[in-house]
Amino acid sequence: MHLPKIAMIGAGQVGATAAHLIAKKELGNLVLVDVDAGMARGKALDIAESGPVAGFDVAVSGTDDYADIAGSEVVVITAGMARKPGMDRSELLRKNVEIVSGIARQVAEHAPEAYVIVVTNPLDAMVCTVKEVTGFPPNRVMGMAGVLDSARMRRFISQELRVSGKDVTAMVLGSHGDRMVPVRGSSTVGGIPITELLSAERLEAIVERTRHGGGEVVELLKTGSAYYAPGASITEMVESIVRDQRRIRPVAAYLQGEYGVSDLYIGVPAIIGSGGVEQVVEIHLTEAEREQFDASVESVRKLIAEARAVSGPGGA
Ligand SMILES: NC(=O)c1ccc[n+]([C@@H]2O[C@H](COP(=O)([O-])OP(=O)(O)OC[C@H]3O[C@@H](n4cnc5c(N)ncnc54)[C@H](O)[C@@H]3O)[C@@H](O)[C@H]2O)c1
Ligand SMILES: O=C(O)C[C@H](O)C(=O)O
Repeated sequence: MHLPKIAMIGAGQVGATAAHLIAKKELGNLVLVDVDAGMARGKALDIAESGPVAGFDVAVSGTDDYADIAGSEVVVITAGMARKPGMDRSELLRKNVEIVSGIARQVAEHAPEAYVIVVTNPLDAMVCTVKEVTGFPPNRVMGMAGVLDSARMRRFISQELRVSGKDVTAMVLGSHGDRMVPVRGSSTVGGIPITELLSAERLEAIVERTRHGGGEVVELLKTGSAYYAPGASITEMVESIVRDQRRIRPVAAYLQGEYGVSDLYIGVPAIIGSGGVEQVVEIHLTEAEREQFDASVESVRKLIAEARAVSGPGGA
């Protein structure tokens, strides 16, 4: 059976967790790339050795040589610093823009046809950096955050109502930060609008917890940030591309007039398939959500300007 090649740049907590899930689903043969070649090789070997027990058969290798990503259909960028308690994601910008720019140059050289999913924080600015440095078309560069933020909201709703999270839908848009926009009207449980099942007060508490969901895990872990739910969210996006599922998921996509915004990456619903971000879907936002979305846009524009100042013109 022909399997696509999937490159995971960064074999840390998020990269390795996502790689393991991708291998278990047999979505493709994997190459893990990290500045720490020993760790990339060791984790690749360990994941591959779990195959006979877990019941999957894919190739998994580790390397620090970008030539090994040649021919990758999907490249996921998870390399970079994670935040610690008390930090905001934006504090990672200086260090991570350097790391991500360097990686983007390697991706453009060695995997020029790839679809790229950016995960490194601060997410919206890093995905913009990757587009600018690679020069790839917008449909081939996207960011993972909305699937994760929505998963958190789904989980909190399912806990509150004591129902299966599988039946809960949620849509969190905007930037991946405290200004994210959980869209109440897009939340349902078994097809029933959430507003019929939860009081406005309880729903507001869930929305607030969702906004700080990443920070909640950081405070508990103390040494870094979340990786199980991020790993699952990356896997869902990779699957939608390599299996051409055309799922509508919230992703950081490049807006070219949609939502009245241009030349900016931000979280919106989009159809994800074998053509990457195939279509941005515009949904109705209430006045309050629209204001929050606009505030999100402003915060991302500021971060992107900072990222450009660090990485230089054209992200080079
Ligand atoms: N978008 C999201 O929703 C989301 C979710 C979780 C984590 N993140 C972000 O993902 C990133 C990784 O998180 P983590 O928990 O895996 O961190 P981690 O420290 O466990 O792993 C990061 C890895 O990057 C590697 N690395 C550093 N510089 C590199 C380079 N130049 N080339 C290749 N590899 C390099 C490190 O060696 C390390 O293995 C962080 O920026 C974090 O904030 C984003
Ligand atoms: O919170 C973080 O720093 C990591 C990630 O963005 C998350 O939401 O878990």
